[in-house]
Amino acid sequence: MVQTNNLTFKYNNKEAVFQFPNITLQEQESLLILGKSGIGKTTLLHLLAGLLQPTSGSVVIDELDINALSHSQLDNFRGQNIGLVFQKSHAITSLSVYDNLKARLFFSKKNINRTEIDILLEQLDLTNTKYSTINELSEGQLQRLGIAMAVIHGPKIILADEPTSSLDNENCSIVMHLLQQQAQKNKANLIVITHDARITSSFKNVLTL
Ligand SMILES: Nc1ncnc2c1ncn2[C@@H]1O[C@H](COP(=O)(O)OP(=O)(O)OP(=O)(O)O)[C@@H](O)[C@H]1O
Repeated sequence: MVQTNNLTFKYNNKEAVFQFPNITLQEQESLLILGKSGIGKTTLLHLLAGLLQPTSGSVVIDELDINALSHSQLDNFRGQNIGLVFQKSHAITSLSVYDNLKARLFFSKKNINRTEIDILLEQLDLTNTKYSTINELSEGQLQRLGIAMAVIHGPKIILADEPTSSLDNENCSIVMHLLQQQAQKNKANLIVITHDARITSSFKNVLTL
């Protein structure tokens, strides 16, 4: 369950104060967050991930106020419970696809289960790239690896920042389907921010900032 209470945020070097509407998501519920450029979508996503500390208000995940955690507790919590899908790949370029996934599990302090990695690679159509290095991957394969890296550790929440905006229609549908499939498999909340109107119909809950 994800809940935000009266969240506000101000960047140190800026005057603007962002005030975000409250969000309440029950287990496995998904949310699409829309809004024009600069309105604060990525800022909200980073608050939900605990990457930014709110100026006031709180983010509560499974009854835990993540803003009350120390830095190291929050790092630990994020590593184990949050999966972030970025627009650009955050994979380590000198490692293979397989070793990137193993590294992700290592940093999450999760056991490395080779069968689970193989199943995920199969689901994301990445089996043939298992031993490829990152610079050998196509854009679509990189995008799918981003999803694999975000879900391999079984997070409670999957947060995706503009996962489809650079994709053509076919890959847009594929990526949305994979995100929803992985959220369902992990019984996770899926929160996607975008200004890509094509994916609005994939969500029951839509919040426009
Ligand atoms: N690290 C930062 N320091 C100072 N200001 C920032 C920082 N990050 C973002 N901002 C500012 O905060 C505002 C909101 O940015 P944010 O990236 O959250 O918007 P967004 O809705 O995701 O935009 P877009 O759709 O263009 O990605 C913008 O005016 C941006 O310049």
